[in-house]
Amino acid sequence: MDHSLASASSSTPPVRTGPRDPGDAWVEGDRGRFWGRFGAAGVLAYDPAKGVLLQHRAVWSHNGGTWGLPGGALHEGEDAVEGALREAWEEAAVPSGNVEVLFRSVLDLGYWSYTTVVVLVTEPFDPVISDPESIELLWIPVAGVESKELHPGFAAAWPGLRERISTPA
Ligand SMILES: Nc1nc2c([nH]c(=O)n2[C@H]2C[C@H](O)[C@@H](COP(=O)(O)OP(=O)(O)OP(=O)(O)O)O2)c(=O)[nH]1
Repeated sequence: MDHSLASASSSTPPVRTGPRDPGDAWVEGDRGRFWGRFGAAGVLAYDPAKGVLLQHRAVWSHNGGTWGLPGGALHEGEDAVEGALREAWEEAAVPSGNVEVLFRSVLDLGYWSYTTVVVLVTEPFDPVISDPESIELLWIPVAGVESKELHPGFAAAWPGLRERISTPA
């Protein structure tokens, strides 16, 4: 997202600045309303020494206050892995050179899809809050993820993702 900087813990969204991408739009269908005309994608970064990187979402955002993944709307024609890594860089300074893609998991509703790109951290890094959508970015041990109030989409996906992360290919 492209905003002027504002407090992530405020209850009002910051004013948008800069050009908007055509992908930055809501889509609606029988399963509800979702962000991203061309779908959305996020990165689940897994560092075996620290756990998974979660983003505490700004209060004003959709499902504000919950914990989820750095990610967002895909651009037109953008590959989901590319888009997820772009968003994770923009929102959390996840360096694509420090991770290796393990697998992608797709929720496809027909009119909207969400791709979770699961990456293994090959070179440790510290995330940086670089977008007003984050209140906090934290490495959470795998066993502790469920104790957080999770974004509903991530909460639904987490048990399956956890299983795949814990089972070496
Ligand atoms: N199924 C599923 N949906 C998710 C997950 N995480 C997540 O944010 N969503 C949904 C919520 C939104 O409808 C959509 C886009 O996410 P978002 O709310 O983080 O997007 P954003 O504002 O950062 O988007 P952007 O402006 O940066 O492009 O994806 C998830 O893990 N699984």
